Amino acid sequence: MSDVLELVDVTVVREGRALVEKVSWSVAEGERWVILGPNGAGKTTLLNVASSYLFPTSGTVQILGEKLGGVDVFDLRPRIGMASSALAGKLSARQTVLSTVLTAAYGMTAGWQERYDEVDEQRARAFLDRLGMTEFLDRRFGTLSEGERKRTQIARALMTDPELLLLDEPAAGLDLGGREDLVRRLGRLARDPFAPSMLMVTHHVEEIAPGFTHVLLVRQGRVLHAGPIETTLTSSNLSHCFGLPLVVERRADRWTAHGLPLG
Ligand SMILES: Nc1ncnc2c1ncn2[C@@H]1O[C@H](COP(=O)(O)OP(=O)(O)OP(=O)(O)O)[C@@H](O)[C@H]1O
Repeated sequence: MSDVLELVDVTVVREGRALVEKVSWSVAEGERWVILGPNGAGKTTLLNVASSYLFPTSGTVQILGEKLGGVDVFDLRPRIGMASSALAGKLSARQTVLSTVLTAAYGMTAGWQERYDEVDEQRARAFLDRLGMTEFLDRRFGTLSEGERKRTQIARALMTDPELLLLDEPAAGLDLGGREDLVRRLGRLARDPFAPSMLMVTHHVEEIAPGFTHVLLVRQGRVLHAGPIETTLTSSNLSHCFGLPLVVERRADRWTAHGLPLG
């Protein structure tokens, strides 16, 4: 299987500080990775590198077979779908849900065309339907709840038919029902053999959908553990990553974690 992403000795320095340091990591086609780690560990920085929006200070990055620095990123970016709160902040609050998804096909955050291709509109409707957003097509993006917004963003990220899908904390801010609804939908996507390779940043193992295959555990800008989820997401590795004793359990393809009581 070919590599979708390959980082070799990647370091990102900002204001004299290494946000990520000497990270080597490769993602093969079809894999679905969860990136876990405490606040400030460098998770979003890694996702921004994978999206080609952030160039490393040193090290090499290969995305979808193209070396960062040796390729026109404007050719590469349509091949990558991304959903994050930073990106959501750039979307027009006045635009309808349908237009919000449709504009992705034209690489825009706001609409200007009066007409879109019928085929694009059908695709946008189909993605929104898959994410349970059919009844919101004409609603303005700015009036949506957090959960509805997240689902719209994922539909939007899928619109360009990306080979790599990047999700930055897709379940952040959702209530229990909203989280479970999203996890079910992400699980369906993760198990779809035609869906793109996926990288998802999260803070909570409860947000890992069935179908995710690998985990990257990061702390203080460094990779602590990386590998298949069943063997890598262990109590000892998670405790090491978060710096306190944790017990992680897997039941019916879902994960939970809890701290041990103070002695
Ligand atoms: N442009 C920047 N200049 C200086 N420091 C930065 C910059 N961007 C991020 N940082 C710092 O780099 C570290 C890693 O940030 P990053 O957002 O990648 O972490 P994260 O693991 O995604 O955190 P969180 O879980 O809190 O979202 C943080 O300490 C952050 O404050």
